Amino acid sequence: MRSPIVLVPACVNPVGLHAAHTAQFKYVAAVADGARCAPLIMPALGEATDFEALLDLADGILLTGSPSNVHAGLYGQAVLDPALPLDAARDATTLPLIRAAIERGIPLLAICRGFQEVNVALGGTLHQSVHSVAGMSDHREHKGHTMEEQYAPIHHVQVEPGGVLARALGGVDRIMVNSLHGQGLDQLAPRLAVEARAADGLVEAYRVRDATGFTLAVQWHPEWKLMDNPDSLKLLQAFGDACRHYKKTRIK
Ligand SMILES: N[C@@H](CCC(=O)NCCCC(=O)O)C(=O)O
Repeated sequence: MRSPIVLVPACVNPVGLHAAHTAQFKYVAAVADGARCAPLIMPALGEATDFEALLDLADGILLTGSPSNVHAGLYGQAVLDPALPLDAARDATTLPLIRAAIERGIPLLAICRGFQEVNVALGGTLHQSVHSVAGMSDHREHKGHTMEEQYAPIHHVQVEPGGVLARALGGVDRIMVNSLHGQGLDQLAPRLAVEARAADGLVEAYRVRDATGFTLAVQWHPEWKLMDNPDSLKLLQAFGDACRHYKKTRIK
């Protein structure tokens, strides 16, 4: 059987003087090496995208992290800190893609910004600054640290028993994760079920309760050096297995 194709929606960032569709190596490598699927970077063309044509090709979707924030207007708020980066082209591409992929039962793994996008796509809201919310921890990386330090496991998450995450991890109830985000989940979209929380109560993982395919969204970064982290590898392998199953059983 040919490898399942996993769409990796791009961000839009400047490369030199020009805007470019970009996807970080570590996410693309996670699809190839961890999930053992064929990654296909999808441009962020917004409403010019032929979603149905691309979803006809796709056996899975991996939504990456990114320094940019989901635009607050998409969940009914004004942007509180205009200094933080946005990516309107990515928002206009991923939000419709997420809704259409879930309706088709296409496996979905969403990471960090991707985790926040799925919640917004399905009607949830975000804290624009988790660390400013009373009682919440600071989940941001320390900018003065090395990259190794920034992506090192820093806090634990408590895993809900009986969920997609618990199953993928082989039944463990708590794991250590890295943390590199300033935004976080506030109101969970109605279709989502919590899979893990941080000690301050912040939702760190969820699935789409009524999806017919595999769905898992995590606020941390399993793609980082995943071959050295057995928990991360298990998540990517579970996603890859779901993509292989989808490819084998899909109607067209
Ligand atoms: N901007 C959002 C999203 C955080 C996020 O995805 N961070 C990762 C950036 C780098 C990477 O992809 O590894 C927020 O701050 O909450």
